[in-house]
Amino acid sequence: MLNITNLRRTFFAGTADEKVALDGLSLSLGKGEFGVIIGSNGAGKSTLLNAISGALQVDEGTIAIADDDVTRMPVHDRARHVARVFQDPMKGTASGMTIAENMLLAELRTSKARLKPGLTRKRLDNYREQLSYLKLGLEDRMDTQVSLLSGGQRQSLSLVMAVIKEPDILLLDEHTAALDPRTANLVLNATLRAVSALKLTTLMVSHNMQHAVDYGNRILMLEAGKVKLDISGAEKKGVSVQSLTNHFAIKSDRMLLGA
Ligand SMILES: Nc1ncnc2c1ncn2[C@@H]1O[C@H](COP(=O)(O)OP(=O)(O)OP(=O)(O)O)[C@@H](O)[C@H]1O
Repeated sequence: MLNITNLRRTFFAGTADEKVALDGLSLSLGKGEFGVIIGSNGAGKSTLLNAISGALQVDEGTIAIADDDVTRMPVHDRARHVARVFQDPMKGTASGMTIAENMLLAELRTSKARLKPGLTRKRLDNYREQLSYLKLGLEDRMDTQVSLLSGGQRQSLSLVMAVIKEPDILLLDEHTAALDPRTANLVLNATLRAVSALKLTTLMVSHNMQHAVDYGNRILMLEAGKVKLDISGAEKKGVSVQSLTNHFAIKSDRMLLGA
């Protein structure tokens, strides 16, 4: 589903501030896989997501989604392949509109053809079904103004809005980092239900090692713009927070010692 080959991106090339953010990064993700991306600050996680979504052009390498080479495809054309949910729950939704109106907005925004606006019964039924995957009861509150929802409910709504057209790949950019731990778990569980109901291929960036252990079928650890660890299958089942944290510790200790 996602094939990334030899991605390179350098910021401020040729200057004293030169920073290699992606250093020949390659990665493949099969249909329906759920990869959790971890890595220390500056490892290249956001740059990778920006490159996949098209928000950032790469210097070298290729990105293919569902066998389509999207490397040079502008961000608006890529939107039919890629959906993204950001950290800020306020970003993905319009607070002055109802849940139903937000869903309509999302549908119209991501459709290629010009669709007739209007909350038809058929549309409302479809929105209710999509929202029901979250199991948060939002499907029974279609006329509620979004400003009245909690941060967690808003972020879950953002997720359903992002995937309304069933994208080839869903990018979750620390989408629970701004929420308190209880709400973060609630949103993550809602995310899992929506992802598995819609069989979405997903890449999630997280700084939370427990989430990396608990969620998804792959752990991809980035370091200095490359994939340093790729854990899946039986190895993923046996992985612990401690063993993941150790990979960070070794690097930080080395840095502290100036090695
Ligand atoms: N727009 C930019 N201009 C200059 N340098 C950048 C830019 N974006 C990222 N970088 C640099 O590229 C490197 C990778 O940054 P990136 O934001 O991808 O890391 P990250 O793994 O997402 O880190 P964090 O966990 O702190 O969010 C860093 O050294 C960063 O300073």
